Amino acid sequence: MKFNVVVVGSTGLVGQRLVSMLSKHQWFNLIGITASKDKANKKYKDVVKWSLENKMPENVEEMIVYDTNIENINNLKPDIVFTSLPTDISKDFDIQLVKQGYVVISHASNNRMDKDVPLLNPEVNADHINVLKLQANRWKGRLIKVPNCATSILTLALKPIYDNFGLRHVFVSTMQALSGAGINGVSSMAILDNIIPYIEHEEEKIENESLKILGELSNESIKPNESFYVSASVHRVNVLEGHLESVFLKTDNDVSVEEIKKSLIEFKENKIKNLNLPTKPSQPIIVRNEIDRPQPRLDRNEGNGMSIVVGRIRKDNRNWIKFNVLGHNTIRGAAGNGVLIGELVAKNYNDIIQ
Ligand SMILES: N[C@@H](CC=O)C(=O)O
Repeated sequence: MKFNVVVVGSTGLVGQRLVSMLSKHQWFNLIGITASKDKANKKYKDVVKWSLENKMPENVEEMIVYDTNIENINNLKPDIVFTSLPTDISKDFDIQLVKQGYVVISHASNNRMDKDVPLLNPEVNADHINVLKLQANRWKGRLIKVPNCATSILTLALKPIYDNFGLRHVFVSTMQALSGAGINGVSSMAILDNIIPYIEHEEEKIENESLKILGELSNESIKPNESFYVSASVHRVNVLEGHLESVFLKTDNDVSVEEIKKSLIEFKENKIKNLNLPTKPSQPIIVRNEIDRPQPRLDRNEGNGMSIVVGRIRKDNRNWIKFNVLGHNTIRGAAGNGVLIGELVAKNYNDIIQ
């Protein structure tokens, strides 16, 4: 059986990636796409400023775009709704959808820290999906959140280190690609010959969401991890796709560079759930040994953009571990993770909606 899905907010960069991945997905039928009123009732190919490297899938070119409103979703009656809307719109629209009974996978930052809302990065915390049962007290439907892009990339790298060696402190300095700010996000006058050392709310998102993703699931809710903390500093750089993050961390016990490398290479997924999902990369973490990798242009498409690449793993003379991690921000960090979550939801659909 295939699940009927709708993409709400289909014309932005993340929306385009969702449309591209869902239009030819073995488990999903893309039955509807929405956008703002000015684009509604027109063909997708006529309203979207297609910005992906691959051609627009033929089966969506002629699709008629719906206005983003609840009546249109009710007419379509999808099993799963993927939303990629600005937060100020998403914070109301996501809730309208779950109140109506839909299963919603949302990319915006509203509600990400709610105790009964899973913030999923499936290889890291697929078991957090069980908290959805608690939402029965709030809504007819279910709300699942896709984390911030830099956070998804970071937490995938931290998971095996945390599991094997414990963590005390994590400092991260990010170099974030332009696509993270959306199609009209940063002007060329601002970013050419430049680096901008600020992205609104990004540092708090990385610091808080990481602890939730690496937190414990208890009967009551998801308890954010209290055994370590994350401190972040973010920068927008002149790169199209691929967030590079420079990580400094202290483990509970001293550990060698070789042990860290081994734990990253051997990591496959969250041990509690057996994730046999089509979008899951066979090797979620790739370790490079060259002194000058990872690099966005060379490494962002590993595992179809779903693998992260870690390199320059080293230690300083106070036993701090340092490394660089790169991930494709609009795939691993956004739409690809959204689709992977969709697959996890589809696999557990009956349990989720009881
Ligand atoms: N806020 C991020 C996008 C990912 O969620 C960015 O600005 O790069």
